Amino acid sequence: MNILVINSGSSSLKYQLFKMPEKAPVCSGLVERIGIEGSFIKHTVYSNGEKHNIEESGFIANHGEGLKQVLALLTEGEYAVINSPDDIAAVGHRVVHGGEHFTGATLITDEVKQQIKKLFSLAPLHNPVNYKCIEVAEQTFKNARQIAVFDTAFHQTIPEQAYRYAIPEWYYKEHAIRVYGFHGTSHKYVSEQAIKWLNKENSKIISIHLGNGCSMAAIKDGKSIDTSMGFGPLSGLMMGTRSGNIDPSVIFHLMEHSGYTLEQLSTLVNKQSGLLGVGGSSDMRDIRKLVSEGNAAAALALKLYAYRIKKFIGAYAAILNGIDAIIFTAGVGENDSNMREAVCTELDYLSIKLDPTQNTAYKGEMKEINSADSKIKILVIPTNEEYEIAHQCYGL
Ligand SMILES: Nc1ncnc2c1ncn2[C@@H]1O[C@H](COP(=O)(O)OP(=O)(O)O)[C@@H](O)[C@H]1O
Ligand SMILES: CC(=O)OP(=O)(O)O
Ligand SMILES: [Mg+2]
Repeated sequence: MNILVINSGSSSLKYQLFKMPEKAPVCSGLVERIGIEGSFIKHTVYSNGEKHNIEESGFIANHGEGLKQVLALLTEGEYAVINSPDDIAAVGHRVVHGGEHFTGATLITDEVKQQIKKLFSLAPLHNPVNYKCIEVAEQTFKNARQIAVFDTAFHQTIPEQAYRYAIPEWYYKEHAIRVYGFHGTSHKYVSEQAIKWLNKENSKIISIHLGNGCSMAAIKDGKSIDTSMGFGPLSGLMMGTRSGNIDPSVIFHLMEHSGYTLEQLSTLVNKQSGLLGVGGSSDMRDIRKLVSEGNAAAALALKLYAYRIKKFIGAYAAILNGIDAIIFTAGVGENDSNMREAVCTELDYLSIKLDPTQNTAYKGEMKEINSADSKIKILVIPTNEEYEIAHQCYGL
């Protein structure tokens, strides 16, 4: 059985086709820098122990357009992997916001689609794109089951003291205003890898997912007990274009004194802030380049970015009452050794000590990068949301 997984993030679209139950990847790839200059697709086909790489570049305006190009790669040309759309039994979709409705992999019906649509305003960079990808997949793979796996599901174990906001209960009961948390599929996948690595029955783990969206999770005995994103994927860490934590007074002030509309404010904190707002680009690679050219704003953006992560490590060390391991994952977490070093500097009070040689030696496979005398393991673990989604879809 073939399961195609579509993982649309805010700046990228990742996909993998798995042969199940072997869990063998048939092809995988990613569309990056969607909507900004320099978009590209990297497509890899696996056959007979060999890899064939195909790269395409050219501006890709949105996720729907990106997905159509990916579907052409699957079905056309020398390295086509399927003969017809009917060769796909199920399409697994990452859906970012599931609200209170969804806790596990869910067969997509018209009703489920309506629920995903209702949550557009809470995850404006994601749910509309996830919805679009479902529609394109439904049109292309007419006989496949469409299945949603929600980012929010893994965080359903967060206790009330952490998921409730300190506002009257009515807002929780009537409007379901609470912390949901995101990147759950990634935090779940990497923390399970870490638990196996630690080989320890009771574990206290801090998972740091640094992609275009960034979040951290405190994970005790394999269960999420707190996370930095909240009602929507906007709070907590500084991100590519999102502000992360900001005092709501700033919003009131801009409304009252500068006449900002709801839409302008949403655009400001979702699309114009973070690395882009402070440092001039939403993409960490661009920020690094700007810094190397002496750009002071980009250098400040890096400081803010690392500082926030450090602050959450402290907070999570406290609520977990100890740490066994911290995990770096996703685009920045896996690829930017300088950021890992900036975060781990001067954390020796917590006995988090990085080994600079191990840190720069990471080559895409799970690796321990702490020094020998560090009490806490520092792990870089490549996330694989697609694998986890395929696994859950197959289970369903
Ligand atoms: N080699 C690299 N060095 C530094 N940052 C990188 C590198 N490769 C990717 N990134 C960063 O990773 C981020 C994208 O992460 P990713 O997990 O793919 O995002 P998302 O899934 O949220 O769209 C971008 O900021 C990008 O610049
Ligand atoms: C939830 C979220 O921010 O996802 P991404 O990092 O893929 O944009
Ligand atoms: Mg992502």
